[in-house]
Amino acid sequence: MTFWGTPDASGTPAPPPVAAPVALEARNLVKDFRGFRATNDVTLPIYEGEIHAIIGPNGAGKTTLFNLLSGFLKPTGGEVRLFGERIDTLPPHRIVRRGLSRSFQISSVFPTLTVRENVLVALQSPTALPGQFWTPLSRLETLGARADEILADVGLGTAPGRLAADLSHGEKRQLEIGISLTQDPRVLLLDEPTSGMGSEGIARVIALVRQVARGRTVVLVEHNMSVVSELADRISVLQYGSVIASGRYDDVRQDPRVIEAYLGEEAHG
Ligand SMILES: Nc1ncnc2c1ncn2[C@@H]1O[C@H](COP(=O)(O)OP(=O)(O)OP(=O)(O)O)[C@@H](O)[C@H]1O
Repeated sequence: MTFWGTPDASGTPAPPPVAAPVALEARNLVKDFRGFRATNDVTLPIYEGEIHAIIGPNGAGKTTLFNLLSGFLKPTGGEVRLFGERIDTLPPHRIVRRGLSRSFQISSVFPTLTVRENVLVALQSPTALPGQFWTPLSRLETLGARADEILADVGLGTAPGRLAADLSHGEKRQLEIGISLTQDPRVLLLDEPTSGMGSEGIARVIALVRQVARGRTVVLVEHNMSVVSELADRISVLQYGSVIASGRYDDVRQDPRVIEAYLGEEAHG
């Protein structure tokens, strides 16, 4: 991969990030899988209101970190804090109630329901997780206005009656983001929101993420560097489970360790 260009010869140090309260924080986070360390002492503050991208070569530990931050994996060591409170000890649905929602790479959409029904189901669920609905759809209509608002926000306002199965890949991702928004999260974690999309879909998702990021903190795992450069206020680069650089895109891309990590991937990939 060649996104990183050459280091700035001037070596001008980056200014510190704007001081804002920390929304989500990893503290000395460790995750071992049968002796293999996938997350290695990660300390990472995510500031309130920022869009923060987690990037890194294949197998660097991005998904593992994402799952740790959202409570879908329990750490071997260290802590995750949301607005100062520890959440790594809580089950995922309680983390959602505290204001953190995530999207899923494996689709959380019910294919046999309509777009609107999918949002209604998620609205009545305490977690917006797949497979957790028990209220008859007819009783969910009280939530209809909110569902319509969310669908309009994610650009699906004109498709409420379509079956989710009939949506394009990009539209499904839009619906998944809509489903995450049903919990009105203060912190939204997006797992590769543009994966498998063409340029048109990518442009739509960029606009959508910008919109849903208003008044929220967004953390995304993303492979597409042009998406990262357009969206992210700050980025963190993972390699072998460790954060090797964190800061503004333009500064981090000039970090020699980051260039080396990506060049290494190019050489071996
Ligand atoms: N459940 C698991 N059991 C054993 N090893 C795992 C498990 N999950 C992840 N790993 C290993 O941890 C390392 C990091 O994986 P992870 O999926 O977090 O990386 P990634 O940066 O998201 O990769 P990619 O960019 O390819 O999606 C990999 O070597 C992977 O094989």
